This record gives sequence, structure tokens and C-alpha cells, in this order.
Amino acid sequence: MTAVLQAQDLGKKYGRRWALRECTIDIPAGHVVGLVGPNGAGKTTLLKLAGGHLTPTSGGITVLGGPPEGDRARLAEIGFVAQDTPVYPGLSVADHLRLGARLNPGWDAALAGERVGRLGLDLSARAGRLSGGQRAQLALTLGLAKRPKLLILDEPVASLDPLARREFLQGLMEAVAEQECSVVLSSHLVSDLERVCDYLIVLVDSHVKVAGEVDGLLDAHHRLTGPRRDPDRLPADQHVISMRHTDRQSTIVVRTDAPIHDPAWTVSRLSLEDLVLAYMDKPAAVRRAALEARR
Ligand SMILES: Nc1ncnc2c1ncn2[C@@H]1O[C@H](COP(=O)(O)OP(=O)(O)OP(=O)(O)O)[C@@H](O)[C@H]1O
Repeated sequence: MTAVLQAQDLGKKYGRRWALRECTIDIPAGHVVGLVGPNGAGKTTLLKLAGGHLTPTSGGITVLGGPPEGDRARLAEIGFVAQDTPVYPGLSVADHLRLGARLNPGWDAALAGERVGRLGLDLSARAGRLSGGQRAQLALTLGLAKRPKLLILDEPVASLDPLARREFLQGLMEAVAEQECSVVLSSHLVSDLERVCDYLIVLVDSHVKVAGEVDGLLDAHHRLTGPRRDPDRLPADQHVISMRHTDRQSTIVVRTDAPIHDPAWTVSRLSLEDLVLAYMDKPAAVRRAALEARR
């Protein structure tokens, strides 16, 4: 399958500080990709690089087969919905649709009109008077009516209540199924990502910690619980992702493709949230140093 987004040693520096470093990913087309990580991890930076809004400092990125920056034809195939649901407060819903039609060569006016009607948005209402959920839906409509091959959404549901979030994500999934476009979506709400994403990227401290299809990742990660054990004594093919110890017990998340036969361990499967938290967990050495510094 062709790649929708490829990055090779991609990096972006703001001043002297790296916002994204050594990012190498290869995302096949046809996925809904969840991008997750703590505040400041570099998610928006990666999405802006993919949307052609930023120039890489190092490495390269190709989207839909070529570098996105400055390529108008390619940018027309990328829908980008920035953080904080970017709409113009002083313009009406109808103005937004007119603007969308003027700016986008592939604009699907029928789709935009049908969606706005189905959502019950008043065409004459100014965007600034809409609720957060309605504004998010308007921004999504503008992104979808471009008929993009790739839709990028930066924290689209952050300000929405649980019901509005569910409706937004349901609308997104229906539209994606109809249009057969790929989606990259960032969010802090892993339970939402769990519902809609089949591909995951975890970004921590400007580095990609893990990326891959959700089912494959869940099959390859295990939580081991048992008598306290030094992780150095685990088999070489069990890669330790996170660990917690009490005086008597160890809980270790490992990645391995091999079966785990050690009878001392109780082996359990992770949820997507467990998996994300394991990668976001600070290494034990860092935790120990922080603890000692506080003493
Ligand atoms: N325009 C900018 N100028 C300087 N530094 C920036 C700029 N934009 C982002 N940064 C820095 O780059 C790093 C990554 O920021 P980015 O917005 O990509 O993170 P994020 O993962 O999207 O965070 P959040 O979850 O809080 O939205 C942060 O340290 C941030 O302070």
C-alpha cells in the first residue's frame, strides 16, 4: 500500500531548541492515525510539517508522495484543521462555505451544504456565536469539503463536552468511510483515540517512542506481574517499556513478539491507554533521580 506520510530523520528547531527530533515514520494510506503525547512533545510541530506550514530544520517529510511545503497541488489534497477550531468569528456559516469554495479547487459544495444542514447550523449565524461543538463541526466541514486525501486534525475535540466529542468523532468516522481519506488526529484523550484510531504514534520529548497499527502493537505488548525481579534478568527479546516495583512485586511492560513462558509471571494484555501511558512513563532512573533531588 502507498504511504500517506513518510518522515526520515525529520527535525524542527525553534531557535536553539528542538521541538521535534529524528522522527522517522512511514504511515500507509487508509488509516485513522492517533497522535498522542504530553504537552510540548512536538505533536503540533509534526502536524504543521505534514501540512506544509513549517520548513524542516533537518531530514525530510513527504505527504501523498512528495514534500508538502510550497506544492499547491499537493496542499489541495491535504485538509488541515488547526488547534482551537480555526473559524472567523465575524463571518457567517455561509461566508465560510463561500470562502472554502473560492480557496479550494476541489471544493464539494453539495457535501458542505448537506453537512451543514444535517448539523442544523444556521447559515446566517456568525461563527463567533456558535457553540464550541458547532464551531468544531464547521471547521471539520471545511476540512472535509476540500475532499482531501489526507485530513489532519490537531486536537479537534479538546474543548468539547463528552457528548459533543462523541458526535464529532462519529461524524468524522462516517465522513472518512464515505470519502475513503486517511486521517491523522492528535488528542490527549486516549479513550477517544481508542474508539476511532487503527494506527498509533506516541511522541514524547520531541521523539517518536512507538508507531504502528493498533492491533499489532496491542498483540506485541504485555504486562508482567510477579515477584520482584531485576529487569536486566529478563530474556533479551523482551524489551522493557516501563516498570514499577514494590518491595516484593514487579510490574513490567515489555514488548516482544515471542511467547512468554516464565511461570513466575502473570501475563496480561494492555488497553491502548495502558500502552500509551507505558511509553509516556518516565524511566525508573529518571524517577529515582527526581525523587533524590526532592529529598
Ligand atoms: N512558534 C514557536 N516558537 C518557539 N517554540 C515553539 C513554537 N511552537 C512550539 N514551540 C515549542 O516546541 C515544543 C513542541 O511544541 P508543540 O506545540 O509541537 O507540542 P505539542 O505536543 O503539540 O503540545 P500541546 O499538547 O501542548 O499542544 C514546545 O517546547 C514548544 O514550546
